[in-house]
Amino acid sequence: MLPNHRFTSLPAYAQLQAHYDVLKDRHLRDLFADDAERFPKFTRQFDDILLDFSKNRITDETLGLLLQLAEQAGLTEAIGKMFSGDKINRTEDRAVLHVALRNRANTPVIVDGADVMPDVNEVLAHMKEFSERIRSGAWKGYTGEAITDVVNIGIGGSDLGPVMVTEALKPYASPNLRVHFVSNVDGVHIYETLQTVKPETTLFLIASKTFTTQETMTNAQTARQWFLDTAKDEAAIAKHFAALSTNKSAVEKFGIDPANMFGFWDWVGGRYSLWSAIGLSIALYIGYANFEELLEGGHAMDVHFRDTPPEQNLPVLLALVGIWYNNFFGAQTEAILPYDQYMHRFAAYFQQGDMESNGKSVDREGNPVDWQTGPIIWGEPGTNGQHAFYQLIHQGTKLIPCDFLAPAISQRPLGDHHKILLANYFAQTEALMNGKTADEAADELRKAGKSEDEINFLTPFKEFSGNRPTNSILFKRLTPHTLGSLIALYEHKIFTQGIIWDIYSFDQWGVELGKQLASRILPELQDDVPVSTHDSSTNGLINAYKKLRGE
Ligand SMILES: O=P(O)(O)OC[C@H]1O[C@H](O)[C@@H](O)[C@@H](O)[C@@H]1O
Repeated sequence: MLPNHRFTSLPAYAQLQAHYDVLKDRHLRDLFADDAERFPKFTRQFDDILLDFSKNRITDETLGLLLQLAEQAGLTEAIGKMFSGDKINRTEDRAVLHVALRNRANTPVIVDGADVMPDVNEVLAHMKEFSERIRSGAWKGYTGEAITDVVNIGIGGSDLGPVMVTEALKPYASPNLRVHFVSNVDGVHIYETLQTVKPETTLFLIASKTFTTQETMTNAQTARQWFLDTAKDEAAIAKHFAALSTNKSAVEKFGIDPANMFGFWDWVGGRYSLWSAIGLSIALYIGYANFEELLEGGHAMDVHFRDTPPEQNLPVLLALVGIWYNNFFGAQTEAILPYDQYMHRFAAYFQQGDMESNGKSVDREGNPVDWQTGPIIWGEPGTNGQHAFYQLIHQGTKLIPCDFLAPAISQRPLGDHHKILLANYFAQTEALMNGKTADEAADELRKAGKSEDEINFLTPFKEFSGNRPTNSILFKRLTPHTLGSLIALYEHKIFTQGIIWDIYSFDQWGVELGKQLASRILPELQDDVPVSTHDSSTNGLINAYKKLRGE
């Protein structure tokens, strides 16, 4: 069990509050001017990943107090408990062991008295064997043809991770195998996907931890029917459907051959499951050896997180900086901005990872929190974001801490593209930090030949306050190993914040209510009789829908 505390009662909280009152008016420009050592002081290296957090509104004292906060919240003990298989997800009475899925050291991890590693290794061996047979063409479909297309049907954690990783690692993909992802229950999603594939050469992966999720089951049934419309023979299903799930009996009931089931366990959270059997589409797409590299990268970050003192620990530092803005500056959101087109789903992935984990409002004893918990996560790849929403980041009224991520070497070197991309990457954090003073803005206008009247009018619009904080994460190249480390970096950041905020990060009760109500409403949509069982808005909307569809 994790120890409890009230976040706002930790001694360091009050000290940070007092410290904030002093520091809040200081400008990053001045902090840099005052301390020539800021860059070496506030950068950390892990493998070939450099974290520069010097462009944050912190001093040595801030960092010292934030580190005390982490210590007072029992972070070190909590990390130990996660790694040792303690049931830290108490509301579901489960261990939290995505780290065991990528435990390349293969040291025993005990849950309920048994080592989970033999099971983990067995599923990995199955994934290896299966993916190699599919990729080599040795696996034949029901007409004797090799598989050319894989359709992963899953949603949430059974979709977002594989989508993000297969997009990010496209350069490692086999040209002979395409992957598709169907998540939305909107029939349009599966319809459009099925237009592009053939039953004879398609493998469907039904990815669902519970194997009960309505969207996934509906899409899976539609895929099954579409397949049988051509194949005619139910025996052919065994060659074209596999299941990635913890629910063996539901998989069997669906008609999937148990030999094609890839299992995982209740100690794998959906949003932390890309490292498990849920990653099969990744292994198929980039090959098992590359999938293993992804695991290696995750494991390397796990070891760093578990064994490195907090002041050198990248996930802990990212978490603390986030808390500084979230709980003291009142920042509501955080932007994740990868300067790498292949990482275009990275922010979307951590929208679930972070917001489903830390979007909680009761503490670990069940009391309402009176402090802010998880931030709103959003973002798009640079430079597209620059031409869309950066205006607000630079000159809006809201403080938006941003993470800027970029590889030093492009996966697709092409002329000057990467230098131009990185020039923007460096320029943005510099601009956000320094801003542009009124004098600088006026000077520029003067040089451009504007009259004094025009200068007076235009200056306030051309001024940038700056002092807007950023982290820069610069890495060598987006390899499977590095991506694995980057994902684990953010996972452990989320863990650290959850511990400090005294919330449970590994349940997700908040997604249940909408599901319950939808299942109550679905039968009401089957006929045209007006409904009156809801509030006037919901009744009105349902009845308007019934009218519209009937016209
Ligand atoms: O894999 P499953 O069981 O289909 O769940 C899919 C998703 O369902 C819910 O939205 C949540 O519980 C998510 O965390 C989960 O990832």
